[in-house]
Amino acid sequence: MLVLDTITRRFGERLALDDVSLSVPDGRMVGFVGANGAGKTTTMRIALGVLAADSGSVTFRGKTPDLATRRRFGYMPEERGLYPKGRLLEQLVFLARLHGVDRGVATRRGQDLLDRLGLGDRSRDKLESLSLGNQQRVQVAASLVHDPELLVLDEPFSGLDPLAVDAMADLLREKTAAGVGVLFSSHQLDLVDRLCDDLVILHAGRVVASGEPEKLRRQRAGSRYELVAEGDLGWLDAVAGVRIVDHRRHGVVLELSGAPDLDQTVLAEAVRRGPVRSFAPLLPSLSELFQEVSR
Ligand SMILES: Nc1ncnc2c1ncn2[C@@H]1O[C@H](COP(=O)(O)OP(=O)(O)OP(=O)(O)O)[C@@H](O)[C@H]1O
Repeated sequence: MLVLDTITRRFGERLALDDVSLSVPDGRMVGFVGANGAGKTTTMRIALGVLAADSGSVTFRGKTPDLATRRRFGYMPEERGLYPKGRLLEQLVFLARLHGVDRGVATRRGQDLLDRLGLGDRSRDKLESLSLGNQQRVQVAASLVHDPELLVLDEPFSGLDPLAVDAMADLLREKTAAGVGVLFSSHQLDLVDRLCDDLVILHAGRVVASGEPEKLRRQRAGSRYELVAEGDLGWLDAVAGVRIVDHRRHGVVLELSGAPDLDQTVLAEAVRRGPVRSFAPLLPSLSELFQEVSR
């Protein structure tokens, strides 16, 4: 597990990170979201040891990572790192060799990654001859080629088409299944929702929510319910403490305020009036959750 504990970092007068704590357990995919400038890249750089924190600590499996440990991390930096004029496979092999991987193994892994990402037949091409999305695929391959024990990826999905997103997601899932912890940042909340086991939301340099997305949603479920039932549901408006806030094709969204068991009263009355197909608290979407905690 990678643990960041109460990390603070200033740039001049600007407090970029304020007491940031988060962890990336082995085998879990952690989505890292936050508005532009929230501090995601700064956090990732500190996690990787390419930038120092003013205070706080970083540990991996209980110890401060030394150079040898950091070589076993995989990092895809925001500024990317490959040479435009370098050939794909050559660059991957070079990077793996820097991490101490034997040439034969590096070549096999590099080719395998390119195959998996749909670039197998372009391994001798120069990076700059690829479209931006395909260049991005190679950048991800570069972070994986030394078979790291931890992956830190700064917006690995940006600019990828849906097929590439799926290929990448499968690859990352394989890594977590093999025990690798993955921390990835993204602005694509639907994708984060689909992929991550845990979520960390950063706002203005502070962690404002973290945990399993489903649990976070339940904590903020509030008092909205969706009722799917047959017949005219207009009677609900006359019930004290009930307000219809949205009409949907097969039902309504209700806002309940008042007695704690009002939901049970509404359900009982709905059942009395006709068949009820479903009645459940309406959980906020990740996007709604994000907006609520980022105010
Ligand atoms: N080297 C630096 N010098 C000065 N300020 C910096 C530096 N790096 C980051 N900052 C500032 O720290 C804050 C956090 O920036 P950071 O790049 O970590 O945000 P981010 O969440 O990754 O944003 P984005 O989603 O736009 O990539 C910003 O206010 C940024 O201007």
